[in-house]
Amino acid sequence: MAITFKEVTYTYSPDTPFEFEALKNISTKIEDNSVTAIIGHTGSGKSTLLQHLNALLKPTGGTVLIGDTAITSETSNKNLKPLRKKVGIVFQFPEKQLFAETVEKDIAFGPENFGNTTEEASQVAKRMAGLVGLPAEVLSRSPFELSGGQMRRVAIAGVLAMQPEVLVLDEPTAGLDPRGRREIMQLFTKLQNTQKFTIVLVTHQMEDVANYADHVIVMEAGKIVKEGSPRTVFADVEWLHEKQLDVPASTEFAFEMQKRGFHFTQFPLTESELADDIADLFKKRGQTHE
Ligand SMILES: Nc1ncnc2c1ncn2[C@@H]1O[C@H](COP(=O)(O)OP(=O)(O)OP(=O)(O)O)[C@@H](O)[C@H]1O
Repeated sequence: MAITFKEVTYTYSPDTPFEFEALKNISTKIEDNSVTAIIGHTGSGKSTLLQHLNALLKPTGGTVLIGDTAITSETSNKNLKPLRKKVGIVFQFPEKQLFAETVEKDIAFGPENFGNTTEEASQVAKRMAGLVGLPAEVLSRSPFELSGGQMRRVAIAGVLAMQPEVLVLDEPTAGLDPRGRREIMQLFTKLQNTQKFTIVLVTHQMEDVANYADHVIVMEAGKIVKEGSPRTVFADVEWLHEKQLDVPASTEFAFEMQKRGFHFTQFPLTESELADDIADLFKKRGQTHE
């Protein structure tokens, strides 16, 4: 499912002394079956934008088109439940929202709440646990006995159990070690390849953006200041430095090498691209590089 923003503004607490315009004239399209990464400094409006993806917040100006449902400031909250089911949001540190006495009950909560029988919900929970790579034996355990990475999988399985078409993730790998990070990101790639999901994530991990995103949106003070493929966004290393935004380590390294006279036709994004490019550079210079 695609989601389109047309001249969207969002103002917190309008007409009060706390009024704050957090989104300013946002127009963009999240394509169906794509992975979109939203980056930007703290306070730039990323979470506010995410909450428009399932009408948790409604724009104070402009329109958000979720699939073919138009959401404006006038949209009533009444008929939004089915729409919210289509767009699952995994908030930051979702493991903090786990509550049930067993992993299975936690994952099954959503489907049961939406009218499935306990048996049906339990079947869904088992399937989702498998999908996110949780071993069957953890289903009967307390979620609070699990590792950080496993708890996060339980929370993600709980959102997936609602069978959303769009999966929205606010910093899904925050606080995980490199292995946990890689496992969670690979899970999203697997989900996207097997289930045709549209994925939107906010992240401060530029390696994740380089490795997994199709489209990058850069936000600053409530506006989109740049967007495009990771390659086009990260190619402008000087601009990103100026904005004090991180650059993938491989791109940063190539940028530094370029200053020392090594020329790259395009900056490598990932470690394997960097290794290939360096091997090429050495070959061109008639040297071999191990
Ligand atoms: N409930 C609120 N009332 C008033 N202002 C708010 C409210 N929530 C957020 N804001 C302000 O809106 C701006 C955007 O906040 P938002 O949480 O969307 O930023 P963010 O880019 O997600 O930041 P972070 O990376 O820290 O999560 C910030 O300046 C914030 O202070």
